[in-house]
Amino acid sequence: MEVAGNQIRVQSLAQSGATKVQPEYIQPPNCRPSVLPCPITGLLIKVINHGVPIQLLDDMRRIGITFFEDCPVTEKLKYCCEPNSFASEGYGSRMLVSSNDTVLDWRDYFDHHTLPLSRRNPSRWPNFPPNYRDVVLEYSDHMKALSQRLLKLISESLCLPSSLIEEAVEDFYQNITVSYYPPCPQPELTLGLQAHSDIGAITLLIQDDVSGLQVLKDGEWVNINPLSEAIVVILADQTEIITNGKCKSAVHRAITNSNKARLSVATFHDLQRRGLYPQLQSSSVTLLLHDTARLCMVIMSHHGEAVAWEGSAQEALESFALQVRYSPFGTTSIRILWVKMSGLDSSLGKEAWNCHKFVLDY
Ligand SMILES: O=C(O)CCC(=O)C(=O)O
Ligand SMILES: [Fe+2]
Repeated sequence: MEVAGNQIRVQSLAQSGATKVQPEYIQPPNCRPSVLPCPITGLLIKVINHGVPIQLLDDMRRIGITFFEDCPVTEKLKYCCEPNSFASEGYGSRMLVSSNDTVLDWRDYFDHHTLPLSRRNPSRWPNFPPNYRDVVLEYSDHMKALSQRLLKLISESLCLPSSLIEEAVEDFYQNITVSYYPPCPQPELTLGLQAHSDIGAITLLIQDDVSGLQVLKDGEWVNINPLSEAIVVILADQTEIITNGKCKSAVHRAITNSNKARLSVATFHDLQRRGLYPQLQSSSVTLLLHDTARLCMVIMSHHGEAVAWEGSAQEALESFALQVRYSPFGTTSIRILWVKMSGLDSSLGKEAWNCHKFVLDY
C-alpha cells in the first residue's frame, strides 16, 4: 500500500479491493452527493476558443494519468508533499482537508508551484514520463496568458478599466494541481473533493472524459460535463472581492464514481502573497476595494483565533466561521480577512450575508 509518512494514498485504498470505504471518507448525511444544497450561485464558464493548443491540453492530461497510473509507487513517493504544511508542493491526498476536519476527500493530487519564477523548481516535479516537466512549463505559460486575457474581459464587461483586476492581482501566484480520483466503492457516501470556492482570482480547469465536477447553480448541483477541448473557468474569491461582489466566486465540488478513475488539472491564479505578515499594511488592501465603507478587518492565526478586528467581536468570529466553511486554509501562520458586512445573519450562512472575503496573506 502507498503510505507517505503516516498518510495513505486514496489510490492504494481503491486498489485494495475493499467493497466499503473507511469511515473517515464518509461524508455527513447533509454533504452527500444526493442531498440538495442551499442556493448560492457563482460564476463558472466553459471556453472553447481559448487559443491554447488542444495538443497541449491532451499532453497535460496524458502526463498526469501516466504519473498516477504507471509510475512505480516508490518513485511517486519521492515527491511526497509535506503532510503538515498547507499547500506544500508535491504528491498528496489532503489539500482541502484542514487539520480539524474529520472527513477526507477521495482524491490524490500532485501540486506544482509554477509562478512566480522564484517559486518554480522543476526538479521537484516528476520526470516520469520523461516530457513531464516540459509539458508543465509550457502549460503554465499558456494558462497565465489565458487568465490575463480573461481577467481583462471580465473587467471590461463590468465597465471597469480592462487592467483593473490584473493590476489588483499584481504578479500572479500560479499553482497547477493535477487531481486523480480513483474509482470509489461507495460513491454515494463520499466526495472526491468537498464543496468549496477557490481562494484565488481565477482557476482554469481541464478534465478527462469522466464526469465528476459539479457547480452550485440556483440551488442545485449541476454537472459540468467534460469536453476535451474546453477549459473551465472558475471565478474565485479574490475576483469576487475585487469586483465588489459583481462576479461571485463559484462553489463547486467533485463527486466520485465506482467504475472509472477521473483526472482533472486545475491551474490556480492567486493574488501575490508576501510571506509572513508582521504588521498591518491596510493601505495596500484598501486600494483593491471599491467600497470600503463598512469593512471589518479580522486577523487570524492558523489556530483560528481572531487576533484583532475592526467592527464587533461577534462579526469577527462569524466571519472566521465562514472562512472555515468555504475556504481551504491550512496551517501557515497569519492570514488577514476582510469582510464587508450587511444584513448579517450568521444562522443562514454565506448566502444571507452579502459578504466578500479576501485573503491578503498567510
Ligand atoms: O477535479 C475537479 O474537477 C475540481 C478540482 C478543484 O476544484 C480544485 O482542485 O480546486
Ligand atoms: Fe476548486
